[in-house]
Amino acid sequence: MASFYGFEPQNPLFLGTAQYPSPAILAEAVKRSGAEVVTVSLRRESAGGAGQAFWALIRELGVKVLPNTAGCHTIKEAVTTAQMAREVFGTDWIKLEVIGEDDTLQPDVIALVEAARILADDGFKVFPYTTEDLVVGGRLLDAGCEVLMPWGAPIGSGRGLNNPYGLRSMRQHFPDTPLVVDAGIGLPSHAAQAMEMGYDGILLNTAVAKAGDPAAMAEAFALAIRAGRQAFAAQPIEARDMAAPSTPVMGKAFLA
Ligand SMILES: CC(=O)[C@@H](O)[C@H](O)COP(=O)(O)O
Repeated sequence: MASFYGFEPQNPLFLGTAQYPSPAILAEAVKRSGAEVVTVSLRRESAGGAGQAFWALIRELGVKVLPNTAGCHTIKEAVTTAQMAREVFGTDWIKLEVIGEDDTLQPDVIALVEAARILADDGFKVFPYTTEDLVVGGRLLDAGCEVLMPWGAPIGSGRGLNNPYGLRSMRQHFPDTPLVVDAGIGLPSHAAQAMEMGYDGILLNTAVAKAGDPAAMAEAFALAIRAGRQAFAAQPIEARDMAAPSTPVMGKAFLA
């Protein structure tokens, strides 16, 4: 079981809390997912009365909160948002997003590394939303991050794992670092695929919040993550190009 800054969830699903049809459906989805961590945007919390009601709901669910800097485009914006989130949510955990480009919501990895360094030096436990770039991953670890969160695909796209090769390389390159695929997951099978590669967790939002039945989809993701993790631990066979008979040929009836 992976440890995220000392926290070892039974269920490594990090569930987003935005875009649900209603607070009641959000609550039901969190319950049925079995998620122990939810990610929350500071913007929502600061939205006056609605924000207070939302925060009360999250507290009632009894889950750990991972505030995020969603929507931040600069180092200054992300660092300030993280500092405010620490005050509001009473946690030093921060999911760090510094967006670099609006078509793909791709992280600005240069600004990300600098923001991660500032926040880690300030005592934050940083969960950086990054790409599958190995050099950037190394820089983030040097900056003080103990978890890396490469994207599966652009946020909200539901495309799944755009670059399985890159994600596999990342797993091999950082064997001892907790790795979470964050963003772009559309189906439970995408989550299972990442867990089968040996990833330690999945962060997703849109695929559950925008599903026809968010609570049922949340449960489907929990099942898929469990299946993928168990499959990885069970050491899957290597894929091969040629057939290998699965039925023994010994003792086969032989006609001369
Ligand atoms: C909620 C959050 O943190 C998002 O920015 C995150 O990256 C999830 O992405 P999806 O909505 O594609 O699952």
